[in-house]
Amino acid sequence: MIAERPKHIVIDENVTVAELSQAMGIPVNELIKKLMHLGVMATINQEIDADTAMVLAAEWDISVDVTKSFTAEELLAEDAEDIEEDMIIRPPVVTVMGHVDHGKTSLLDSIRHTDVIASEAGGITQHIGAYQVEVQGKKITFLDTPGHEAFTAMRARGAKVTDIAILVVAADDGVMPQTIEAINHAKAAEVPIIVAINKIDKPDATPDRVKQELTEHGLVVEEWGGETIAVPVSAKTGQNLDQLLEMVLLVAEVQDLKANPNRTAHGTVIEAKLDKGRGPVATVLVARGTLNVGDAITAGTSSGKVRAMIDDRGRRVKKAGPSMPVEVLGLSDVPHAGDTFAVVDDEKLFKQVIAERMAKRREEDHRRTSKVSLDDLFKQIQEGQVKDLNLIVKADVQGSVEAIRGALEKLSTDEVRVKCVHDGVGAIKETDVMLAAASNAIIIGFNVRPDTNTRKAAEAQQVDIRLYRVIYDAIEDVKAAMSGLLEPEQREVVLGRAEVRATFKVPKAGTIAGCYVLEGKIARNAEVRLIRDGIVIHEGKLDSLKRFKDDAKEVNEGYECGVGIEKFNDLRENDIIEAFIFEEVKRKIQ
Ligand SMILES: Nc1nc2c(ncn2[C@@H]2O[C@H](COP(=O)(O)OP(=O)(O)OP(=O)(O)O)[C@@H](O)[C@H]2O)c(=O)[nH]1
Repeated sequence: MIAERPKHIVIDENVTVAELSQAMGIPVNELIKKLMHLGVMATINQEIDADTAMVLAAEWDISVDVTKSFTAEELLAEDAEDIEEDMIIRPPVVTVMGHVDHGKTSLLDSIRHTDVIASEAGGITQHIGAYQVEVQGKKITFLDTPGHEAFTAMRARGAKVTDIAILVVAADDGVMPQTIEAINHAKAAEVPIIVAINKIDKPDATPDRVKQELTEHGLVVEEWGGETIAVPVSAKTGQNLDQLLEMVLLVAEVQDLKANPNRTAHGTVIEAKLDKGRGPVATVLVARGTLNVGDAITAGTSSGKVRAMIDDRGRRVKKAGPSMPVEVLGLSDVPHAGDTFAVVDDEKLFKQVIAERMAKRREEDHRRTSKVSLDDLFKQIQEGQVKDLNLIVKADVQGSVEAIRGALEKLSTDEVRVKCVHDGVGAIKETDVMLAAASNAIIIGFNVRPDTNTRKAAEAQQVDIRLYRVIYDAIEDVKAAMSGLLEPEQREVVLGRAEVRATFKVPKAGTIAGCYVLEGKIARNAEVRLIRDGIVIHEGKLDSLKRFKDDAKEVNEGYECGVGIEKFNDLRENDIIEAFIFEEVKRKIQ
């Protein structure tokens, strides 16, 4: 049968060989043959891209028009731009951050109670994950889970909820490690910071010292010529809280936060749980539009019709506008904090979106998503995916932190800016991994190690952690990766970790550590490193590995063993011995 051969065809963006054959009126095997000549190995049901299809069709003098097919998700996101006239001011969304015990929770509690009008209006305070207060007739939304960890965990899921960060610093304690972390987390998210210098009711409060310390971290307060707003407050007595809230409104005004309330709602899940009586309950924050009871919504892979909505005072409400937190009842299952939710009018689209998300989640479970890693940095630079190379630098001493950060940032080129989003002294922690995941950063560790939980988090979040003992190596690696030369011929593989439970001196053999293998295994021929409080104290070879009196080749998780390290005796209780080997790694094909 000779098919009619058209002069012009219209194809979908991704077309299979079979579909193309049908459209062109050319037998499939001829197309496959021609594709092979063009260097493309394709089977009958394989999709080929539009460019290849065009080249192929041109061989038979057929011209091609390509139509783009949208996924349901794209159709959902693809909605009309808002016009300025429809936009109204929306309340700012505020997160409270700061060091442990500096008063984050106390501040959130007192702010909640400053809202006299609302308290008088009745309703029992409900903890739904966020609440609103009214100041000078304007509303402010506070997220109820304080801390930069929660903030960055949401960001790592792609949710950008917070407009302003309040950094709480206790006036009697000053800037502490987590204060610095919070500053860096807020900066990485480009969220403006307002400092609340707390506990000024205390006799030993020294607010000026706090201001001085803040300048060391790039926050210079206004009265000293800088741009940082700092308000001395007391969460305990309520002093100056009104002033703090006024500042929040001021910063919000500068940000010009607006949203169109007259459209279908779209926003973020900030908390979700399974309630015994009520089923899945999600607290959502509307970003734009208005959510109504009866709306069909999707949130992550769950969906449903909004059966009821409850506000932060436990009152049932029928509508929720921009920045208004509400509990939503009626979802099919419990979404994740950080999932986006959207109202979908069109039932068919609604079903498609859910199906696509389920498929995507399954796929993601199987396949790793493309986070930046040194191994494929060059490829990502070329593809234009990476413009800033974000790094987190952790080292054993401040001097090294500064040396590495300085040297790495100097590697910036016209194409790629090397930017250190966070640095610090001490072990690599889970919060570092979260920040790396949220900011697409690589973690560079110098003489420090991640603990087990951190390594697991890094694996789950696909964060690349690079550990070095020589500064030069770190710089060379990043430099090589930026120019596409990185050839990891050998990659370190950790075999396992053991904890020192006791030590004893053995004549001639030196100090022997009685250990318990926490995970993996310790092998006689492996290299080992000794870690104390997350810091690498020593690296070397094993001198002996024994199970009871016998020499052992390897000792597995859950067993005890005696370990001696070559030319090293400073073993102490609670030290961690990490065994590792070097493995040949083939270079990834780009
Ligand atoms: N004197 C005084 N004490 C305060 C003030 N604010 C908080 N505190 C006290 O400081 C302690 C810690 O306050 P929290 O609000 O629990 O601090 P936090 O930052 O939320 O602490 P974590 O949740 O553990 O990180 C509590 O004993 C509070 O009573 C204040 O303004 N003045």
